[in-house]
Amino acid sequence: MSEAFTRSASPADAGLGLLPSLDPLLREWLPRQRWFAGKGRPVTGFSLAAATELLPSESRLGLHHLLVRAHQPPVPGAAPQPGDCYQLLIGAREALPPRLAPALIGHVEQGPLAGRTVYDALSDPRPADVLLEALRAQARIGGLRFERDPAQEIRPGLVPRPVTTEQSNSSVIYGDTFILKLLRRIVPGVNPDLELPLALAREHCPRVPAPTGWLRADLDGEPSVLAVLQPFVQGAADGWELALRELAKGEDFCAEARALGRATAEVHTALARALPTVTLGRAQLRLMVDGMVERLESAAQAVPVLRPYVPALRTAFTALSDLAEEGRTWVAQRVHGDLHLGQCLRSPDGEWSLIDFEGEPSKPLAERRLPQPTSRDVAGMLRSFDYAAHSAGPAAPGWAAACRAAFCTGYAQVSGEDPRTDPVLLRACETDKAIYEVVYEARHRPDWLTVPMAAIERYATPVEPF
Ligand SMILES: Nc1ncnc2c1ncn2[C@@H]1O[C@H](COP(=O)(O)OP(=O)(O)O)[C@@H](O)[C@H]1O
Ligand SMILES: O=P(O)(O)O[C@H]1O[C@H](CO)[C@@H](O[C@H]2O[C@H](CO)[C@@H](O)[C@H](O)[C@H]2O)[C@H](O)[C@H]1O
Repeated sequence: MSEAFTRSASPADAGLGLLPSLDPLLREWLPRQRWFAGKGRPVTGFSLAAATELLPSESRLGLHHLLVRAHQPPVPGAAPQPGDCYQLLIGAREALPPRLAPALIGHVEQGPLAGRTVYDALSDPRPADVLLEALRAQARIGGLRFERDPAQEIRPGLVPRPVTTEQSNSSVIYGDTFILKLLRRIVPGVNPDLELPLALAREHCPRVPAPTGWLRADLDGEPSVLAVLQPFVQGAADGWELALRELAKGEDFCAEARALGRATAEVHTALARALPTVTLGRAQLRLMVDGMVERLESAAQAVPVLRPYVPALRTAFTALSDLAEEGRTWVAQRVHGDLHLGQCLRSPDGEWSLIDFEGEPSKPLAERRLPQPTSRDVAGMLRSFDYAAHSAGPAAPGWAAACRAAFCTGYAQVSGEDPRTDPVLLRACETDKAIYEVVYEARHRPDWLTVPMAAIERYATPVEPF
């Protein structure tokens, strides 16, 4: 057992005095992080859900694992919520070496870390190593439970490096062998980001890296996932960068889109074997459609440019409930939930893997875990081809249409069902996705808002040819 695990203060002891001294620094730092979900509303205070000392404060490098609730005024019109809970890995040093400058949180004036500089420690190799070592040792430290698949070996001494590309959580790669995703906003309960890859591993589905290890702790009395370690797909490029590369060369992407359709169908087929499927009749469909309409209305509240399109967009959803009223039913199953080109990795030997089964992070966990028609994921990918084409300029709509068709063809080759044969469902799912994207972009990347808005404009016209 390494020195890191010899000392594990109780959460209450470890947190004593820590949070008040970090409070002014976190108020400034937290809202600037991409993964901070409460953008646009001030943070009025913090409370501690758990604190665990991973390396002693008084040593040269102190390391604290915190689950911190950020309190904010409620979203206008919404009921007050307990603050979102964030996972922080706080390093404390006398001074920060220049290579860690981007991770700076600030200089602590008082409390147990007075005089120390604190920083986001995941980008520092030593703290990252502490996490991997704890997973290897299946350590229990305070309330943190580091667990792993005993069938997979974690070699010691793998050199960590942080992932620097844009993401919703924070990841670190170990020696090109594993990647650890530290979830940032922690929601109590079963997390599909671990649940679904574990289920797919049980089905021996080769399209999804099988989880090697995971970190859990209780939050609000419920076991909750804090991090997932999985094999790193070496030398992989993601679908988004590959698509943009082909677009820049004026090349089509049909062969890859077809392969992506096949990979998606393989994952869906395995999920349908692994977890229950249900039939959506009139009542269940009405619930699903009500959800779509509610999301449209609340999106229009939040993003005013959407408002003129609300009545026309609503017809995509009512067309679906009309079919249900006529007696149509649909099969629903667990799906990826936020599938897009960036979630697809192509290894150098041309094989595609799907990652990031967290679902749309802004939705409640229970909703993300509901069985859905597979067209939800298909719609996500179709929207993604549109995003790629749009980012290449107005000359590319034919490129997106060809990718969409190729993806559906590949999907049908494996599943036996072509998503295009149910255009009303597909249209409703694409419209719902584009509305989600409008809110996502308005919140996180306002410069990108025109991309989903161009689709909204098209979906709001009576007929959009496939
Ligand atoms: N198993 C993997 N192999 C290689 N790269 C990966 C793997 N999992 C994730 N990545 C890389 O890390 C990035 C972030 O992972 P992702 O699960 O999408 O995180 P987030 O939920 O934070 O967006 C991905 O875009 C991808 O580039
Ligand atoms: O960070 P995640 O991968 O969990 O997903 C979120 O961020 C995505 C952007 O990084 C966002 O995807 C949207 O932009 C993509 C291009 O950057 C595009 O390919 C997708 O089709 C589009 O939805 C995703 O919606 C969001 O949940």
